[in-house]
Amino acid sequence: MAARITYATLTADNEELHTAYEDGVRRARARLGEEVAVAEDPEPGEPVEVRSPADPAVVVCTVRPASPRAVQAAVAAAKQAYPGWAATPWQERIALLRRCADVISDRADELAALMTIEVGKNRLEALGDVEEAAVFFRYYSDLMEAADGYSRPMDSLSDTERTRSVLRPHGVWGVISPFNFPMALAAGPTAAALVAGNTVVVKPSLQGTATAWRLFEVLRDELPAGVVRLVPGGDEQGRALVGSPDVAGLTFTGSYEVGMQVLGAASTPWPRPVIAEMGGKNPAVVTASADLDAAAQGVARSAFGFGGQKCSACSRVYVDRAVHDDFVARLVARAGDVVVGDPLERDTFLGPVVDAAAVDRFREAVAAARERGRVVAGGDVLTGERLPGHYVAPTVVTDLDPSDPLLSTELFLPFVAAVPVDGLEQAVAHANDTVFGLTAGLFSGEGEEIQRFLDTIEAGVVYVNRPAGATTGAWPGIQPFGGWKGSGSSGKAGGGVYYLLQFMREQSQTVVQR
Ligand SMILES: NC(=O)c1ccc[n+]([C@@H]2O[C@H](COP(=O)([O-])OP(=O)(O)OC[C@H]3O[C@@H](n4cnc5c(N)ncnc54)[C@H](O)[C@@H]3O)[C@@H](O)[C@H]2O)c1
Ligand SMILES: N[C@@H](CCC=O)C(=O)O
Repeated sequence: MAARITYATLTADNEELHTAYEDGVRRARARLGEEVAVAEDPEPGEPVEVRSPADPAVVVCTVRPASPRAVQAAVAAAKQAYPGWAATPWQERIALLRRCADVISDRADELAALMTIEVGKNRLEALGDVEEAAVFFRYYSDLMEAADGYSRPMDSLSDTERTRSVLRPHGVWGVISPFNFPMALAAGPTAAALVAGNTVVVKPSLQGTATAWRLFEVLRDELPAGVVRLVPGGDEQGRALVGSPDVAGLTFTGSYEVGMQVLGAASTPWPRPVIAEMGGKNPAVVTASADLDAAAQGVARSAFGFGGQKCSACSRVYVDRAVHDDFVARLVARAGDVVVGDPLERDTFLGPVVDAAAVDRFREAVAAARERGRVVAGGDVLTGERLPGHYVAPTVVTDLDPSDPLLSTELFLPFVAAVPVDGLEQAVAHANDTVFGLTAGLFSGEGEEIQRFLDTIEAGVVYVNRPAGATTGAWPGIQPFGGWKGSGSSGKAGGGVYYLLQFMREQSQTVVQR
Protein backbone atom coordinates (compact mmCIF):
# COMPACT_ATOMS: atom_id res chain seq x y z
CA MET A 1 0.00 0.00 0.00
CA ALA A 2 1.59 3.24 -1.11
CA ALA A 3 -0.18 6.01 0.81
CA ARG A 4 -0.50 6.18 4.61
CA ILE A 5 -4.18 6.34 5.45
CA THR A 6 -5.42 7.57 8.83
CA TYR A 7 -8.90 8.59 9.94
CA ALA A 8 -8.02 12.20 9.19
CA THR A 9 -7.28 11.46 5.52
CA LEU A 10 -9.73 13.66 3.62
CA THR A 11 -9.45 12.21 0.11
CA ALA A 12 -7.29 9.72 -1.71
CA ASP A 13 -6.99 10.26 -5.44
CA ASN A 14 -4.19 7.77 -5.49
CA GLU A 15 -4.78 5.21 -8.29
CA GLU A 16 -2.33 2.73 -6.82
CA LEU A 17 -4.26 2.69 -3.53
CA HIS A 18 -7.59 2.05 -5.25
CA THR A 19 -6.20 -0.68 -7.53
CA ALA A 20 -4.69 -2.44 -4.52
CA TYR A 21 -7.95 -2.17 -2.56
CA GLU A 22 -9.93 -3.57 -5.50
CA ASP A 23 -7.53 -6.54 -5.65
CA GLY A 24 -8.19 -6.88 -1.92
CA VAL A 25 -11.94 -7.02 -2.60
CA ARG A 26 -11.40 -9.95 -4.99
CA ARG A 27 -9.31 -11.79 -2.40
CA ALA A 28 -11.76 -11.07 0.41
CA ARG A 29 -14.69 -12.31 -1.70
CA ALA A 30 -12.90 -15.60 -2.35
CA ARG A 31 -13.19 -16.48 1.35
CA LEU A 32 -16.73 -15.23 2.02
CA GLY A 33 -19.03 -17.71 3.70
CA GLU A 34 -16.28 -19.58 5.57
CA GLU A 35 -17.14 -21.17 8.90
CA VAL A 36 -15.51 -19.68 12.01
CA ALA A 37 -15.28 -22.06 14.96
CA VAL A 38 -12.89 -23.16 17.66
CA ALA A 39 -11.33 -26.24 16.05
CA GLU A 40 -11.46 -28.49 19.10
CA ASP A 41 -14.92 -27.39 20.36
CA PRO A 42 -16.93 -30.59 21.04
CA GLU A 43 -20.27 -28.84 21.30
CA PRO A 44 -20.33 -25.48 19.42
CA GLY A 45 -23.52 -23.42 19.37
CA GLU A 46 -25.96 -23.41 16.46
CA PRO A 47 -24.48 -21.76 13.35
CA VAL A 48 -25.12 -18.02 13.04
CA GLU A 49 -24.72 -16.31 9.66
CA VAL A 50 -23.02 -12.92 9.70
CA ARG A 51 -24.46 -10.99 6.75
CA SER A 52 -23.22 -7.83 5.07
CA PRO A 53 -25.12 -4.70 6.14
CA ALA A 54 -24.65 -3.36 2.59
CA ASP A 55 -26.40 -6.38 1.11
CA PRO A 56 -27.83 -8.93 3.54
CA ALA A 57 -27.87 -11.53 0.73
CA VAL A 58 -24.09 -11.75 1.20
CA VAL A 59 -23.04 -14.18 3.95
CA VAL A 60 -19.70 -12.94 5.28
CA CYS A 61 -19.08 -15.96 7.50
CA THR A 62 -20.92 -18.56 9.51
CA VAL A 63 -20.05 -18.49 13.20
CA ARG A 64 -20.24 -21.54 15.45
CA PRO A 65 -20.38 -19.80 18.85
CA ALA A 66 -17.88 -21.24 21.32
CA SER A 67 -19.37 -23.51 23.96
CA PRO A 68 -18.73 -22.71 27.64
CA ARG A 69 -16.22 -25.57 27.66
CA ALA A 70 -14.43 -24.13 24.62
CA VAL A 71 -14.17 -20.71 26.29
CA GLN A 72 -12.64 -22.33 29.37
CA ALA A 73 -10.33 -24.45 27.17
CA ALA A 74 -9.11 -21.30 25.40
CA VAL A 75 -8.41 -19.65 28.75
CA ALA A 76 -6.65 -22.82 29.95
CA ALA A 77 -4.48 -22.90 26.82
CA ALA A 78 -3.56 -19.25 27.29
CA LYS A 79 -2.78 -19.95 30.95
CA GLN A 80 -0.49 -22.79 29.94
CA ALA A 81 1.30 -20.57 27.42
CA TYR A 82 1.67 -17.72 29.92
CA PRO A 83 4.84 -18.69 31.82
CA GLY A 84 6.80 -19.18 28.60
CA TRP A 85 5.61 -15.91 27.02
CA ALA A 86 6.15 -13.93 30.23
CA ALA A 87 9.66 -15.34 30.51
CA THR A 88 10.50 -14.54 26.87
CA PRO A 89 12.84 -11.52 26.96
CA TRP A 90 10.86 -8.41 26.06
CA GLN A 91 13.26 -7.75 23.17
CA GLU A 92 12.22 -11.08 21.60
CA ARG A 93 8.54 -10.46 22.30
CA ILE A 94 8.54 -7.12 20.56
CA ALA A 95 10.50 -8.47 17.61
CA LEU A 96 7.73 -11.03 17.08
CA LEU A 97 5.00 -8.43 17.58
CA ARG A 98 6.59 -6.00 15.14
CA ARG A 99 6.61 -8.83 12.63
CA CYS A 100 2.85 -9.25 13.25
CA ALA A 101 2.40 -5.54 12.51
CA ASP A 102 4.21 -5.92 9.20
CA VAL A 103 2.08 -8.90 8.18
CA ILE A 104 -1.09 -6.93 9.00
CA SER A 105 0.15 -3.97 6.92
CA ASP A 106 1.09 -6.30 4.04
CA ARG A 107 -2.44 -7.72 4.01
CA ALA A 108 -4.15 -4.35 4.55
CA ASP A 109 -6.06 -4.27 1.28
CA GLU A 110 -7.70 -7.64 1.71
CA LEU A 111 -8.39 -7.07 5.42
CA ALA A 112 -9.91 -3.64 4.74
CA ALA A 113 -12.07 -5.00 1.93
CA LEU A 114 -13.35 -7.76 4.18
CA MET A 115 -14.13 -5.18 6.87
CA THR A 116 -16.05 -3.07 4.34
CA ILE A 117 -18.16 -6.08 3.44
CA GLU A 118 -18.65 -7.15 7.05
CA VAL A 119 -19.49 -3.88 8.80
CA GLY A 120 -20.03 -1.39 5.96
CA LYS A 121 -17.02 0.89 6.52
CA ASN A 122 -15.98 2.90 3.44
CA ARG A 123 -12.60 2.13 1.93
CA LEU A 124 -10.57 4.91 3.55
CA GLU A 125 -12.10 4.26 6.98
CA ALA A 126 -11.48 0.52 6.61
CA LEU A 127 -7.89 1.00 5.47
CA GLY A 128 -7.39 3.32 8.46
CA ASP A 129 -8.80 0.70 10.83
CA VAL A 130 -6.38 -1.97 9.58
CA GLU A 131 -3.40 0.37 9.62
CA GLU A 132 -4.28 1.48 13.15
CA ALA A 133 -4.23 -2.17 14.23
CA ALA A 134 -0.67 -2.54 12.90
CA VAL A 135 0.40 0.76 14.45
CA PHE A 136 -0.81 -0.38 17.89
CA PHE A 137 1.64 -3.31 17.77
CA ARG A 138 4.46 -0.98 16.74
CA TYR A 139 3.59 1.79 19.19
CA TYR A 140 3.38 -0.36 22.31
CA SER A 141 6.57 -2.18 21.27
CA ASP A 142 8.28 1.20 20.95
CA LEU A 143 7.10 2.17 24.45
CA MET A 144 8.50 -1.06 25.91
CA GLU A 145 11.80 -0.41 24.20
CA ALA A 146 11.98 3.24 25.25
CA ALA A 147 11.40 2.17 28.88
CA ASP A 148 14.06 -0.53 28.55
CA GLY A 149 11.56 -3.19 29.64
CA TYR A 150 10.32 -1.26 32.72
CA SER A 151 13.00 -2.54 35.09
CA ARG A 152 14.62 0.29 37.05
CA PRO A 153 17.12 0.49 39.90
CA MET A 154 15.79 2.21 43.04
CA ASP A 155 17.66 4.02 45.79
CA SER A 156 19.20 2.04 48.60
CA LEU A 157 19.36 2.64 52.36
CA SER A 158 22.39 0.44 52.86
CA ASP A 159 25.49 -0.63 50.95
CA THR A 160 24.39 -4.23 51.03
CA GLU A 161 20.88 -3.83 49.59
CA ARG A 162 19.99 -3.53 45.94
CA THR A 163 16.39 -2.87 44.90
CA ARG A 164 14.79 -2.83 41.49
CA SER A 165 11.28 -1.86 40.50
CA VAL A 166 10.09 -4.26 37.81
CA LEU A 167 6.78 -4.17 35.96
CA ARG A 168 5.54 -7.68 35.34
CA PRO A 169 2.50 -9.13 33.54
CA HIS A 170 -0.68 -10.43 35.17
CA GLY A 171 -1.43 -13.69 33.35
CA VAL A 172 -4.30 -14.35 30.91
CA TRP A 173 -5.82 -11.12 29.61
CA GLY A 174 -9.38 -11.12 28.21
CA VAL A 175 -10.17 -8.74 25.34
CA ILE A 176 -13.80 -8.07 24.42
CA SER A 177 -14.23 -5.88 21.36
CA PRO A 178 -17.09 -4.03 19.59
CA PHE A 179 -18.34 -4.24 16.02
CA ASN A 180 -17.36 -0.76 14.88
CA PHE A 181 -13.56 -1.08 14.81
CA PRO A 182 -13.44 -4.83 14.30
CA MET A 183 -9.69 -4.93 13.71
CA ALA A 184 -8.17 -1.93 15.54
CA LEU A 185 -10.10 -2.41 18.79
CA ALA A 186 -9.42 -6.14 18.95
CA ALA A 187 -5.78 -5.42 18.12
CA GLY A 188 -5.06 -2.46 20.43
CA PRO A 189 -5.62 -4.09 23.84
CA THR A 190 -4.27 -7.41 22.52
CA ALA A 191 -1.04 -5.73 21.43
CA ALA A 192 -0.57 -3.97 24.77
CA ALA A 193 -1.30 -7.14 26.75
CA LEU A 194 1.16 -9.17 24.64
CA VAL A 195 3.94 -6.57 24.73
CA ALA A 196 3.59 -6.59 28.53
CA GLY A 197 3.99 -10.38 28.63
CA ASN A 198 0.40 -11.49 29.18
CA THR A 199 -1.28 -14.09 27.01
CA VAL A 200 -4.66 -13.19 25.50
CA VAL A 201 -8.12 -14.57 24.81
CA VAL A 202 -10.13 -12.37 22.43
CA LYS A 203 -13.93 -12.35 22.16
CA PRO A 204 -14.80 -10.16 19.17
CA SER A 205 -18.23 -8.79 18.33
CA LEU A 206 -20.35 -11.28 16.39
CA GLN A 207 -20.66 -8.75 13.55
CA GLY A 208 -16.95 -8.37 12.92
CA THR A 209 -15.99 -11.99 13.56
CA ALA A 210 -14.56 -12.61 10.08
CA THR A 211 -12.33 -9.53 10.31
CA ALA A 212 -11.15 -10.31 13.83
CA TRP A 213 -10.49 -13.91 12.80
CA ARG A 214 -8.03 -12.71 10.12
CA LEU A 215 -6.19 -10.75 12.80
CA PHE A 216 -6.15 -13.89 14.91
CA GLU A 217 -4.75 -15.90 11.98
CA VAL A 218 -1.78 -13.53 11.79
CA LEU A 219 -1.10 -13.76 15.52
CA ARG A 220 -1.62 -17.52 15.63
CA ASP A 221 0.84 -18.02 12.77
CA GLU A 222 3.52 -15.63 14.04
CA LEU A 223 3.46 -16.26 17.82
CA PRO A 224 4.09 -19.34 19.98
CA ALA A 225 1.15 -21.73 20.41
CA GLY A 226 -1.56 -20.66 22.85
CA VAL A 227 -0.27 -17.10 23.31
CA VAL A 228 -3.41 -15.74 21.63
CA ARG A 229 -6.76 -17.49 21.41
CA LEU A 230 -10.03 -16.26 19.88
CA VAL A 231 -13.45 -17.42 21.03
CA PRO A 232 -16.16 -16.61 18.49
CA GLY A 233 -19.70 -15.83 19.53
CA GLY A 234 -21.97 -13.19 20.96
CA ASP A 235 -22.74 -11.71 24.36
CA GLU A 236 -22.94 -15.11 26.07
CA GLN A 237 -19.32 -15.88 25.15
CA GLY A 238 -18.35 -12.43 26.45
CA ARG A 239 -20.03 -13.19 29.77
CA ALA A 240 -18.25 -16.56 29.93
CA LEU A 241 -14.87 -14.89 29.45
CA VAL A 242 -15.62 -12.25 32.10
CA GLY A 243 -16.76 -15.05 34.42
CA SER A 244 -13.63 -17.14 34.07
CA PRO A 245 -11.65 -17.22 37.31
CA ASP A 246 -8.45 -17.74 35.32
CA VAL A 247 -8.75 -14.42 33.48
CA ALA A 248 -6.38 -12.14 35.38
CA GLY A 249 -7.26 -8.89 33.66
CA LEU A 250 -9.73 -7.61 31.08
CA THR A 251 -10.19 -4.91 28.51
CA PHE A 252 -13.76 -4.34 27.41
CA THR A 253 -14.62 -1.91 24.62
CA GLY A 254 -18.31 -1.35 23.92
CA SER A 255 -21.44 0.29 25.22
CA TYR A 256 -21.86 2.08 28.54
CA GLU A 257 -24.55 -0.36 29.69
CA VAL A 258 -22.46 -3.49 29.11
CA GLY A 259 -19.25 -1.83 30.30
CA MET A 260 -20.80 -1.00 33.66
CA GLN A 261 -21.88 -4.66 34.02
CA VAL A 262 -18.41 -5.90 33.16
CA LEU A 263 -16.86 -3.50 35.69
CA GLY A 264 -19.20 -4.81 38.37
CA ALA A 265 -18.62 -8.50 37.64
CA ALA A 266 -16.17 -10.15 40.00
CA SER A 267 -15.09 -13.69 39.34
CA THR A 268 -11.67 -13.82 40.96
CA PRO A 269 -10.96 -14.03 44.69
CA TRP A 270 -8.97 -10.79 44.49
CA PRO A 271 -9.53 -7.57 42.53
CA ARG A 272 -8.32 -7.75 38.95
CA PRO A 273 -7.64 -4.89 36.57
CA VAL A 274 -10.61 -4.17 34.29
CA ILE A 275 -10.28 -1.48 31.67
CA ALA A 276 -13.66 -0.47 30.23
CA GLU A 277 -13.77 1.85 27.21
CA MET A 278 -17.39 2.85 26.70
CA GLY A 279 -19.74 5.08 24.70
CA GLY A 280 -19.94 8.77 23.95
CA LYS A 281 -22.33 11.59 23.17
CA ASN A 282 -19.74 13.88 21.78
CA PRO A 283 -20.34 17.62 21.52
CA ALA A 284 -18.89 20.28 19.27
CA VAL A 285 -19.06 23.94 20.24
CA VAL A 286 -19.15 26.68 17.61
CA THR A 287 -18.60 30.22 18.86
CA ALA A 288 -19.44 33.49 17.12
CA SER A 289 -15.79 33.91 16.12
CA ALA A 290 -15.52 30.50 14.43
CA ASP A 291 -14.71 29.76 10.80
CA LEU A 292 -18.15 28.37 9.98
CA ASP A 293 -17.05 26.46 6.88
CA ALA A 294 -14.36 24.65 8.83
CA ALA A 295 -16.88 23.98 11.60
CA ALA A 296 -19.50 22.58 9.21
CA GLN A 297 -16.89 20.38 7.53
CA GLY A 298 -15.51 19.08 10.83
CA VAL A 299 -18.95 18.37 12.28
CA ALA A 300 -20.21 16.69 9.08
CA ARG A 301 -17.18 14.38 8.95
CA SER A 302 -17.54 13.41 12.60
CA ALA A 303 -21.33 13.09 12.53
CA PHE A 304 -21.65 11.15 9.27
CA GLY A 305 -18.32 9.29 9.01
CA PHE A 306 -19.06 5.56 9.29
CA GLY A 307 -22.69 6.50 9.85
CA GLY A 308 -22.06 8.04 13.26
CA GLN A 309 -21.10 4.55 14.48
CA LYS A 310 -17.96 5.68 16.27
CA CYS A 311 -17.73 6.17 20.00
CA SER A 312 -16.16 9.50 19.02
CA ALA A 313 -18.93 10.57 16.61
CA CYS A 314 -20.24 14.11 16.93
CA SER A 315 -23.94 13.99 17.72
CA ARG A 316 -24.67 17.43 19.18
CA VAL A 317 -23.46 20.93 18.34
CA TYR A 318 -23.86 23.94 20.59
CA VAL A 319 -23.74 27.02 18.37
CA ASP A 320 -23.65 30.65 19.40
CA ARG A 321 -27.10 32.10 18.67
CA ALA A 322 -25.52 34.83 16.50
CA VAL A 323 -24.23 32.28 13.96
CA HIS A 324 -26.62 29.36 14.56
CA ASP A 325 -28.73 29.67 11.42
CA ASP A 326 -25.73 30.34 9.20
CA PHE A 327 -23.89 27.30 10.64
CA VAL A 328 -26.95 25.06 10.29
CA ALA A 329 -27.40 26.10 6.64
CA ARG A 330 -23.78 25.11 5.94
CA LEU A 331 -24.15 21.81 7.79
CA VAL A 332 -27.35 21.01 5.89
CA ALA A 333 -25.54 21.71 2.61
CA ARG A 334 -22.74 19.32 3.68
CA ALA A 335 -25.29 16.64 4.59
CA GLY A 336 -26.79 17.03 1.11
CA ASP A 337 -23.35 16.50 -0.47
CA VAL A 338 -22.64 13.22 1.33
CA VAL A 339 -22.35 10.38 -1.19
CA VAL A 340 -24.37 7.46 0.19
CA GLY A 341 -23.99 4.03 -1.36
CA ASP A 342 -22.24 0.70 -1.50
CA PRO A 343 -19.17 1.18 0.74
CA LEU A 344 -17.08 -0.89 -1.69
CA GLU A 345 -17.49 1.87 -4.29
CA ARG A 346 -14.63 4.32 -4.55
CA ASP A 347 -16.71 7.50 -4.18
CA THR A 348 -18.93 6.39 -1.32
CA PHE A 349 -18.54 8.32 1.90
CA LEU A 350 -21.50 6.87 3.81
CA GLY A 351 -22.33 3.18 3.66
CA PRO A 352 -25.05 1.34 5.56
CA VAL A 353 -25.66 1.27 9.29
CA VAL A 354 -24.81 -2.04 10.85
CA ASP A 355 -28.16 -3.82 11.05
CA ALA A 356 -31.95 -3.64 10.93
CA ALA A 357 -32.06 -2.70 14.63
CA ALA A 358 -30.02 0.42 13.85
CA VAL A 359 -32.53 1.35 11.13
CA ASP A 360 -35.37 0.93 13.66
CA ARG A 361 -33.47 3.13 16.11
CA PHE A 362 -33.09 5.73 13.34
CA ARG A 363 -36.84 5.69 12.60
CA GLU A 364 -37.63 6.18 16.30
CA ALA A 365 -35.11 9.02 16.70
CA VAL A 366 -36.42 10.81 13.61
CA ALA A 367 -40.03 10.45 14.79
CA ALA A 368 -39.06 11.89 18.18
CA ALA A 369 -37.15 14.72 16.52
CA ARG A 370 -40.15 15.55 14.32
CA GLU A 371 -42.38 15.62 17.37
CA ARG A 372 -40.12 17.66 19.65
CA GLY A 373 -37.96 19.61 17.18
CA ARG A 374 -37.34 19.95 13.44
CA VAL A 375 -35.59 17.66 10.95
CA VAL A 376 -33.79 20.03 8.58
CA ALA A 377 -31.82 17.47 6.55
CA GLY A 378 -32.27 13.75 5.90
CA GLY A 379 -34.69 11.84 8.08
CA ASP A 380 -35.34 9.10 5.51
CA VAL A 381 -34.60 5.40 5.43
CA LEU A 382 -33.06 4.86 1.98
CA THR A 383 -34.10 1.96 -0.20
CA GLY A 384 -33.90 0.95 -3.85
CA GLU A 385 -32.17 -1.48 -6.16
CA ARG A 386 -28.75 0.06 -5.55
CA LEU A 387 -29.28 0.17 -1.77
CA PRO A 388 -30.37 -3.34 -0.75
CA GLY A 389 -29.01 -3.03 2.79
CA HIS A 390 -29.52 -0.91 5.89
CA TYR A 391 -29.22 2.62 4.55
CA VAL A 392 -30.35 5.87 6.17
CA ALA A 393 -29.85 9.50 5.18
CA PRO A 394 -27.41 11.79 7.00
CA THR A 395 -29.71 13.75 9.29
CA VAL A 396 -29.58 17.17 10.92
CA VAL A 397 -32.03 18.21 13.62
CA THR A 398 -32.73 21.59 15.25
CA ASP A 399 -35.17 23.14 17.73
CA LEU A 400 -34.79 20.50 20.45
CA ASP A 401 -34.90 21.59 24.07
CA PRO A 402 -31.36 21.31 25.55
CA SER A 403 -32.68 18.73 28.03
CA ASP A 404 -34.10 16.48 25.28
CA PRO A 405 -33.05 12.81 25.64
CA LEU A 406 -31.93 12.86 22.00
CA LEU A 407 -29.11 15.11 23.23
CA SER A 408 -27.95 12.76 25.95
CA THR A 409 -28.57 9.24 24.58
CA GLU A 410 -25.93 7.63 22.38
CA LEU A 411 -27.74 6.81 19.11
CA PHE A 412 -24.82 5.50 17.02
CA LEU A 413 -26.42 6.84 13.82
CA PRO A 414 -25.65 9.57 11.24
CA PHE A 415 -27.80 11.93 13.27
CA VAL A 416 -26.66 15.28 14.67
CA ALA A 417 -28.58 18.02 16.48
CA ALA A 418 -27.71 21.73 16.61
CA VAL A 419 -28.72 23.79 19.64
CA PRO A 420 -28.39 27.61 19.91
CA VAL A 421 -26.56 28.91 23.00
CA ASP A 422 -25.74 32.25 24.60
CA GLY A 423 -21.97 32.11 24.78
CA LEU A 424 -19.24 29.60 25.56
CA GLU A 425 -20.11 29.06 29.26
CA GLN A 426 -23.60 27.87 28.41
CA ALA A 427 -22.28 25.70 25.57
CA VAL A 428 -19.76 23.97 27.85
CA ALA A 429 -22.36 23.52 30.60
CA HIS A 430 -24.65 21.69 28.12
CA ALA A 431 -21.72 19.78 26.65
CA ASN A 432 -20.72 18.49 30.10
CA ASP A 433 -24.26 17.61 31.14
CA THR A 434 -24.28 13.89 30.27
CA VAL A 435 -22.82 10.75 31.82
CA PHE A 436 -20.31 10.65 28.96
CA GLY A 437 -16.95 12.38 28.56
CA LEU A 438 -15.20 10.89 25.55
CA THR A 439 -14.40 13.46 22.85
CA ALA A 440 -15.29 17.09 22.20
CA GLY A 441 -14.52 19.77 19.64
CA LEU A 442 -14.38 23.54 19.53
CA PHE A 443 -14.45 25.96 16.63
CA SER A 444 -13.38 29.44 17.70
CA GLY A 445 -11.19 32.25 16.42
CA GLU A 446 -10.23 33.54 19.87
CA GLY A 447 -7.29 32.27 21.92
CA GLU A 448 -8.95 33.16 25.23
CA GLU A 449 -12.08 31.14 24.32
CA ILE A 450 -9.94 28.21 23.26
CA GLN A 451 -8.14 28.17 26.61
CA ARG A 452 -11.40 28.45 28.58
CA PHE A 453 -12.81 25.52 26.60
CA LEU A 454 -9.72 23.39 27.20
CA ASP A 455 -9.85 24.23 30.94
CA THR A 456 -13.51 23.36 31.45
CA ILE A 457 -14.62 20.69 28.98
CA GLU A 458 -15.05 17.24 30.54
CA ALA A 459 -13.71 14.92 27.86
CA GLY A 460 -10.66 12.73 27.40
CA VAL A 461 -9.96 13.69 23.76
CA VAL A 462 -10.34 17.29 22.68
CA TYR A 463 -9.88 18.99 19.31
CA VAL A 464 -9.85 22.68 18.42
CA ASN A 465 -10.58 24.00 14.91
CA ARG A 466 -10.22 20.65 13.18
CA PRO A 467 -12.05 20.37 9.83
CA ALA A 468 -10.72 16.80 9.36
CA GLY A 469 -12.99 15.76 12.25
CA ALA A 470 -14.55 17.89 14.98
CA THR A 471 -14.52 15.00 17.46
CA THR A 472 -13.21 11.94 15.56
CA GLY A 473 -9.99 10.59 14.15
CA ALA A 474 -7.52 9.93 16.95
CA TRP A 475 -4.36 8.09 15.97
CA PRO A 476 -2.02 6.05 18.22
CA GLY A 477 0.99 8.03 19.31
CA ILE A 478 -0.65 11.25 18.13
CA GLN A 479 -3.91 11.59 20.09
CA PRO A 480 -4.17 9.29 23.14
CA PHE A 481 -7.75 8.01 23.07
CA GLY A 482 -9.75 7.36 26.24
CA GLY A 483 -12.87 8.58 27.98
CA TRP A 484 -13.70 10.38 31.20
CA LYS A 485 -16.78 9.74 33.37
CA GLY A 486 -19.07 7.07 31.86
CA SER A 487 -16.93 6.83 28.74
CA GLY A 488 -13.96 5.09 30.28
CA SER A 489 -12.87 3.58 33.55
CA SER A 490 -9.13 4.03 33.67
CA GLY A 491 -8.20 7.60 32.73
CA LYS A 492 -5.24 6.18 30.77
CA ALA A 493 -5.80 6.43 27.04
CA GLY A 494 -5.17 3.90 24.27
CA GLY A 495 -2.31 4.87 21.98
CA GLY A 496 -0.89 7.08 24.73
CA VAL A 497 2.23 6.85 26.86
CA TYR A 498 0.54 5.59 30.06
CA TYR A 499 -1.63 2.86 28.49
CA LEU A 500 0.84 -0.02 28.54
CA LEU A 501 1.44 0.38 32.29
CA GLN A 502 -2.09 -0.86 32.95
CA PHE A 503 -1.23 -4.31 31.65
CA MET A 504 1.56 -4.84 34.19
CA ARG A 505 1.92 -4.88 37.97
CA GLU A 506 4.85 -3.55 39.90
CA GLN A 507 7.18 -5.81 41.84
CA SER A 508 9.74 -4.27 44.14
CA GLN A 509 12.73 -6.63 44.30
CA THR A 510 15.17 -6.09 47.17
CA VAL A 511 18.16 -8.39 47.28
CA VAL A 512 20.66 -8.22 50.13
CA GLN A 513 24.23 -8.75 48.92
CA ARG A 514 26.13 -11.36 50.92
N1 LIG B 1 -14.55 4.19 24.21
C1 LIG B 1 -14.10 3.51 23.17
O1 LIG B 1 -12.90 3.45 22.91
C2 LIG B 1 -15.06 2.81 22.26
C3 LIG B 1 -14.60 2.37 21.02
C4 LIG B 1 -15.49 1.73 20.16
C5 LIG B 1 -16.80 1.53 20.53
N2 LIG B 1 -17.24 1.97 21.72
C6 LIG B 1 -18.66 1.83 22.09
O2 LIG B 1 -19.11 0.53 21.72
C7 LIG B 1 -20.50 0.55 21.41
C8 LIG B 1 -20.75 -0.09 20.06
O3 LIG B 1 -20.26 -1.38 20.01
P1 LIG B 1 -21.18 -2.67 20.28
O4 LIG B 1 -22.56 -2.40 19.80
O5 LIG B 1 -20.43 -3.83 19.69
O6 LIG B 1 -21.16 -2.70 21.87
P2 LIG B 1 -21.76 -3.80 22.90
O7 LIG B 1 -21.57 -3.26 24.26
O8 LIG B 1 -23.09 -4.24 22.49
O9 LIG B 1 -20.79 -5.07 22.69
C9 LIG B 1 -19.39 -4.99 22.84
C10 LIG B 1 -18.83 -6.39 23.07
O10 LIG B 1 -19.27 -6.86 24.33
C11 LIG B 1 -19.85 -8.16 24.21
N3 LIG B 1 -20.84 -8.28 25.28
C12 LIG B 1 -22.14 -7.92 25.27
N4 LIG B 1 -22.73 -8.16 26.47
C13 LIG B 1 -21.74 -8.64 27.27
C14 LIG B 1 -21.69 -9.01 28.64
N5 LIG B 1 -22.76 -8.95 29.43
N6 LIG B 1 -20.51 -9.44 29.14
C15 LIG B 1 -19.40 -9.49 28.38
N7 LIG B 1 -19.39 -9.14 27.05
C16 LIG B 1 -20.55 -8.71 26.52
C17 LIG B 1 -20.40 -8.15 22.81
O11 LIG B 1 -20.66 -9.46 22.34
C18 LIG B 1 -19.29 -7.43 22.06
O12 LIG B 1 -18.23 -8.28 21.76
C19 LIG B 1 -20.88 2.03 21.44
O13 LIG B 1 -21.48 2.33 22.65
C20 LIG B 1 -19.54 2.73 21.29
O14 LIG B 1 -19.54 4.05 21.76
C21 LIG B 1 -16.40 2.59 22.61
N1 LIG C 1 -10.35 6.06 17.52
C1 LIG C 1 -11.56 6.43 16.84
C2 LIG C 1 -12.80 6.06 17.57
C3 LIG C 1 -12.92 4.68 18.12
C4 LIG C 1 -14.32 4.47 18.67
O1 LIG C 1 -15.28 4.02 18.11
C5 LIG C 1 -11.60 7.92 16.62
O2 LIG C 1 -10.82 8.64 17.22
O3 LIG C 1 -12.44 8.39 15.87
